[in-house]
Amino acid sequence: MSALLRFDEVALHRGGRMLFEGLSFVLGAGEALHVAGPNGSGKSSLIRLAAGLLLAARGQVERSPLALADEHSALDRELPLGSALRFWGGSPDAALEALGIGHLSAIPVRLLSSGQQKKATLARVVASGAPLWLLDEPLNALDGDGLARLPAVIGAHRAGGGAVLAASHQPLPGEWRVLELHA
Ligand SMILES: Nc1ncnc2c1ncn2[C@@H]1O[C@H](COP(=O)(O)OP(=O)(O)OP(=O)(O)O)[C@@H](O)[C@H]1O
Repeated sequence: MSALLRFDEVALHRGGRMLFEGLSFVLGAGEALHVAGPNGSGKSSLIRLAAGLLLAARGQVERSPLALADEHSALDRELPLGSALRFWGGSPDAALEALGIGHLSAIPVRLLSSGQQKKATLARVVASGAPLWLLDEPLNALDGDGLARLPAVIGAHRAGGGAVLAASHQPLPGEWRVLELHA
């Protein structure tokens, strides 16, 4: 598959209603798609569907190996941040530096602030080496430093042939195609 993510006539039923149907798009190497829309329109659900955590009512989803950043850090709260990231394999040092949290490597995850945990979750995605990144509300809880770093992190991933699908209720920095969902 040359596409890293492909939705073909996808319908998703959730919470007693059809969130969307007939949804088709392709995300290729270097591409980024911003899923926008009001509260409850299905942005997070679309991300979870792309991740394989929800099943489509109709249609097909094809995906490359992926890394997901949502409200769950997926990091052991009792371990120092660096060790918790190493559980997922690879070398997280460069990812920690890219997110500006290299100095927190020895701090247990449970002691990190919410913004630091958000950066740690993003560092896990960066360190994963997965070609497809799925980011649910990536700007939430980030401070000015995090907001300033994210475009470069995403830009480097795209320049390396990766793709990004991000759900956000606010504008995302950089160049994105936009998919607008409706309530
Ligand atoms: N676990 C669940 N079980 C049943 N319905 C759910 C569940 N999670 C979400 N929904 C419903 O699915 C719809 C879409 O929710 P979703 O969280 O995907 O929207 P969203 O666009 O991400 O919203 P927000 O901007 O508020 O985060 C809502 O109507 C919600 O009530």
